Amino acid sequence: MEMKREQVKVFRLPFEKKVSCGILNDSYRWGNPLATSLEQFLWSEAFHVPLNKISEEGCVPLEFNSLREAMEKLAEEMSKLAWTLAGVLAGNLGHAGQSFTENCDGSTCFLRLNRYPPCPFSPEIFGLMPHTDSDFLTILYQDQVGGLQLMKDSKWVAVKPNPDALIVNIGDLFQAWSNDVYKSVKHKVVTNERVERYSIAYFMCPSYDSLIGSCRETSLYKQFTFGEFRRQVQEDVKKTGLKIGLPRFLL
Ligand SMILES: O=C(O)CCC(=O)C(=O)O
Ligand SMILES: [Fe+2]
Repeated sequence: MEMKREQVKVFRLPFEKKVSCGILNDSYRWGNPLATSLEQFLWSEAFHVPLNKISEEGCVPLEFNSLREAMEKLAEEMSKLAWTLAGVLAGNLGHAGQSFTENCDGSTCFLRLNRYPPCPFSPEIFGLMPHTDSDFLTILYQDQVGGLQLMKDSKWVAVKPNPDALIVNIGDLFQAWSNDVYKSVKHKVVTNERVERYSIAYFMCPSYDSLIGSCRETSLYKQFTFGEFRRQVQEDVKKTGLKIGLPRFLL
């Protein structure tokens, strides 16, 4: 897969280059600078890229043109899939056609390239801490290494790699919109002692000023904008090291 090749190539660049040269609009993240304990110490690096920046002139240096092209192509396919799935899921609740996707177009979404280096120190160090995604829907591609686990009936279940399948996760916004009919799935990534792992996530997000409210009467949550939600999540993470998420907005 072309995208995978480009992904490996960009992560192989020297650290300094990834941090400093503004590749993909300064979207490079690594570890957790706010970690105060071992569980918060993330063994991963990522490019978290707003899709409206990919095609914008000047945002992706010329030398990364092939990466940009691969991301554009992938984002286009992922978005078609995301819209189809969101349509089906919303339709199941009697909201076919008009729905939350009004304030959501390709440009408000994100593509995240993840890399998890081998971690020889402790299996207790997370690649990614347990979290739910702050979006409507996530479409995820994982390679064959494995490491993704999700919470099912209060137990962690490993998601077995399947080269022919994508993983679709419900995010917080879909949970709020569906008034808890659909649940945002808690997931984490465990590290591997010997092998590096790659994944790519497409996050279906609305614009920051979109109002998220329940599609049903007697809403469980107060209405909030996506921007408010993001700010609250970031504030909580900064203060406590943990994302609180939707419970913050319960009525
Ligand atoms: O790498 C994975 O399998 C999961 C990535 C993920 O959960 C995320 O980027 O939010
Ligand atoms: Fe996630």
